[in-house]
This record gives sequence, structure tokens and C-alpha cells, in this order.
Amino acid sequence: MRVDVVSIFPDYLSVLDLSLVGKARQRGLLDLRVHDLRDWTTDRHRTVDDTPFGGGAGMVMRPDVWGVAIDEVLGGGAEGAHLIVPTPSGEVFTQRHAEALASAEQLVFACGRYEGIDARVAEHYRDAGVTVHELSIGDYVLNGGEVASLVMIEAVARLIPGMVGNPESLVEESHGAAGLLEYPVYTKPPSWADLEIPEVLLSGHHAKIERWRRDRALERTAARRPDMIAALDVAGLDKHDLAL
Ligand SMILES: COC(=O)c1ccnc(N)c1
Repeated sequence: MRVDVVSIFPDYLSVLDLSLVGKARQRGLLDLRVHDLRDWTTDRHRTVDDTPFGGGAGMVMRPDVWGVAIDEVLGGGAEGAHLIVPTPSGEVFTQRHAEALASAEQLVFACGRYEGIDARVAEHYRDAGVTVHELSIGDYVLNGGEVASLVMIEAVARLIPGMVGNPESLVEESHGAAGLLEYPVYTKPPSWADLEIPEVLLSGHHAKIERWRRDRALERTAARRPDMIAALDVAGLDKHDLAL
């Protein structure tokens, strides 16, 4: 997978050289390229923004600069490319988006600043056959799209086949296939701060452990994310689940 990030603060993305994403790049699983939007400006001041039509506070990022940048970054193919515009006014990014994007050929992240990017940019690339996603990482406002891009790149990159050692570990995660939050986890020492490990986890009885974990996941989800319980496919629940 190729991932391009276009920003006026490219250094913000240097953290992507570390950890999982950095390893993936070294292993050739991920071709990540970060670009400075100002490299596509033509004036002396390297201007990327201007005042909003219709008035109002702040500045809006110019479509012409973004257009030449995205055209170049997309190379030739609109096919298989996804343009992601992080914005507080977007659809909320979820694990489902991460799963869908993990099989894309190319992701291009357009990091807006100021009051955002001229709306014609998203419209133009949709018309050109590019899959455009305007995505929010939650109900709060940031100063730019860079942090949200980091979040989404990490959520997607870890799902690329070969990225994590044991793909099994992806199944039981929160927001995974079961549609539940993950159960509580424990490790050594067995006793800490006068707190013990739940007995069943020391029993070696795998069926009971599995049942205990699912019960805890259901309870935690019901307590913290009733919306996820409401969205559960009831057909996937057994009578024990329903009795909880
Ligand atoms: C400028 O971008 C944002 O403020 C932003 C982007 C994505 N998700 C958010 N919740 C905010």
C-alpha cells in the first residue's frame, strides 16, 4: 500500500518513522510519502490560503494549490485511490473504515489547516472517480488534519496483512469482529496492591475462560457503549449472552 500525506507541517508526520509503521516501511509493506503542500505554490510567499467567500473569520485553503498537489501525488490512477480529508465535519472514522481502507492501493491524506480546504477539492476528485472520505476522529476540533491522519494511518496500517505478528490478536480487540469492547486483561505478578487475578483465569479451563471473557466483554460494552450493544447482530448471541 502507498500512503501519501500532504501538509504544510510535514515534520508533524515524522513520528511515522517509528514503531509499527516505521517497521512496515522497512519491510516494504507500506510505501509512505510525506509532502509539503507549499512545494506546489508558485508565489514568493508560498501562499496556500485566502479569505473566505461570503465573509467570516479565518482563512480557507486554496483549491488550485491543493489541485496540483493531489494531481501529482495521485500519479495517474484515480482507480484504487482513496482521498481522505480529515475534518470535524466528517463522518466518524471507525474500525470499519480502517478495515475497508486496509485493502486500498493508495491512500492520500489532505491535511487541512485554518478554516479548512475549499469544498471544491473534494467535489472535484469525487467527480474524477476518486473515492473521497471526509472523516472525523471524534467530536472535537483540532488545529489541523495531521494528528487525525496519524490516528487513521496507524489504525489502517496495523491491519495490513503481515503487519502484526499474530493476526489472531486482531480478532478479539475492541471494535473487532465480535462487535464488542475487549475484556479486561491481566498478567504477572498474580497478586499486586492486594488485588488478585480472577480465579477462572488461573484454572486452565479454556471453555470457562472463554465464557468469562465474553461475559466481561458484554458487560463492559453494555456499561460503556450501549450503542454497540444495540448494533449487535442478535443472531450471534447465545442464550447465556442474552441472560446477562
Ligand atoms: C482540522 O481538522 C480537525 O479539526 C479534525 C479532523 C478530524 N477529526 C476531528 N475530530 C477534527
